[in-house]
Amino acid sequence: MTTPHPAPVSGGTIALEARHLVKDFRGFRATNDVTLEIREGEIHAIIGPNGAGKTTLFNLLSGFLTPTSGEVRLFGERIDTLAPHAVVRRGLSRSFQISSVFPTMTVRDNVLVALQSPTRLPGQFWSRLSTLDTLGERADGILADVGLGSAHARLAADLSHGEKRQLEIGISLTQEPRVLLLDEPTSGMGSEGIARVTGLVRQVAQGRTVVLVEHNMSVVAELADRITVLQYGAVLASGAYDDVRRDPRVIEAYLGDEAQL
Ligand SMILES: Nc1ncnc2c1ncn2[C@@H]1O[C@H](COP(=O)(O)OP(=O)(O)OP(=O)(O)O)[C@@H](O)[C@H]1O
Repeated sequence: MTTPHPAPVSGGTIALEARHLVKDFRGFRATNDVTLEIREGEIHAIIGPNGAGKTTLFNLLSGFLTPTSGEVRLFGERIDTLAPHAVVRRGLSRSFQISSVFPTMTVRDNVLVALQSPTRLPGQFWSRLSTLDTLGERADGILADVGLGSAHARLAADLSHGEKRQLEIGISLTQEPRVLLLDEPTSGMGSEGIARVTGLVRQVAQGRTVVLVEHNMSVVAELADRITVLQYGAVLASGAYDDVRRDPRVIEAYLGDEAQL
């Protein structure tokens, strides 16, 4: 890849941090002593060969799996002991590899439902019409942000694969996350969808921290300030994209094919 990358933010606040994370599944170590730091404001990609433990790490970082040992911290606060909804309240939101969209609802209603999620708002909001108006305006704003303004009345089921991903990102944004975790946002897409979602990720990364698991190395090259490479559940390398892609161990892990990186 030849895309030049900005120098990663040096120093600064650590948004999300894993310390000596371990996850065992019935004796199989899927995450092996992972320590990594994700800095506030960066786009950080987690990459690695199939079965390297990317999804497991993603689930640990977002509170969907409890580590066997080790810690996860969000802006310094330990979150691995919290329920997923409590993690969301603290500012971390995630997308799902399997679509979380309600297919028989309209695009706008999908966002409205997410805006009314108990993780976002205290109870009793139904009773206030003004609140509903506000929610509607917020839904419209989010749909415009993710490029689905003109698709608001369509059924989610009728969206293209790429548009569904746009909607999923919109649903994640309803939680107003400071840290957004995206699980393979471009998987299964053609080049047009990939370009659209890549642009959208760059846009939503303005003013927030984004962590993505991504197989598509062109997308990683395009987006990531820093990357972490996993192999056999452990961190093989972590750092600025341009440094890590030249790391001989990383090239080796990708079957010696430097062109892939
Ligand atoms: N719930 C589970 N029970 C048992 N083993 C699991 C479980 N989840 C994951 N594993 C194993 O842990 C390893 C890492 O899986 P994981 O899905 O995290 O890898 P990955 O890097 O995301 O893979 P891929 O690129 O194929 O999506 C794999 O060997 C997988 O079989």
